[in-house]
Amino acid sequence: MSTVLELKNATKRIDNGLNETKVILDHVNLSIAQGEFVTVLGGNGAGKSTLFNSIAGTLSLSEGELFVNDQNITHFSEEKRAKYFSRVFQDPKMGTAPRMTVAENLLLAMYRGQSRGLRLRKINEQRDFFTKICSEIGNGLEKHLDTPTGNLSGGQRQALSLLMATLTKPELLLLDEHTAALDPKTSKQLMRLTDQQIQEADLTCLMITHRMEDALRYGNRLIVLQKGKIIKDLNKAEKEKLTLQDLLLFFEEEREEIAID
Ligand SMILES: Nc1ncnc2c1ncn2[C@@H]1O[C@H](COP(=O)(O)OP(=O)(O)OP(=O)(O)O)[C@@H](O)[C@H]1O
Repeated sequence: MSTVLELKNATKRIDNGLNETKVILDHVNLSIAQGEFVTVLGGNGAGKSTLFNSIAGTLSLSEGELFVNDQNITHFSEEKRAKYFSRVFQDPKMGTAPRMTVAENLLLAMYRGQSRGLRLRKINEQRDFFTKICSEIGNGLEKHLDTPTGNLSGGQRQALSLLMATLTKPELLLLDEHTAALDPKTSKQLMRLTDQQIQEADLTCLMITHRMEDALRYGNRLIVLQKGKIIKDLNKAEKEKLTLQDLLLFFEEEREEIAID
């Protein structure tokens, strides 16, 4: 399996304003192979978002390097990295442009990374395709192709964000607690859709979740972050043996605060 992402010695230090330096990502070494679906667990403040921000380029590393397909992208801007990574956030408002319609958002995602302007004529060319992919989700999104995304439900908006993130296959899909703001039923539906998209397109994915059950049920590798370090890295076989009880016990011992549904 080829390596898609490699973090070498990735470290982020922050000056807390009191002339003290805090290490929020601590010499992380992480190698992710093509097709791996890695669930990421960790208590509040463990460094999960910092890890994602360092990969996506929202934050620059203080030390260490980042490679995508063996190319060193440590000094690439967030914009330049956008062709490798797609990210779905927890907040449904983050992934889509609210005044633009579902079809316009999908068109934008289709031409992601290309410098072509938005051409409305193209929406009509793609309408059948957009209807097809939206109806596969099963939440009525196909009836809203001309609805501004600000008028959609949170679940529809997150499903659209996921669709947009996977429309052109990213090297790595970053899911940042993307089901956390939804009600339990909608969250389960979106998680099933997510897994289906990942399997069908053979995507490589890192998924932060606070739901231990999802971390166990989905994916083929599990990592646990604590104080900016990876303290557990379980492969497929090890993860399959792991029970919810093991995880509960582990986090109880670590006195971490993780929500369970
Ligand atoms: N810009 C910043 N300045 C100071 N401290 C920061 C900054 N960004 C993050 N931190 C700190 O770094 C630590 C890691 O934060 P991070 O958001 O990555 O954690 P997390 O695992 O995503 O937590 P949560 O589950 O609560 O979102 C926390 O202690 C946080 O307060």
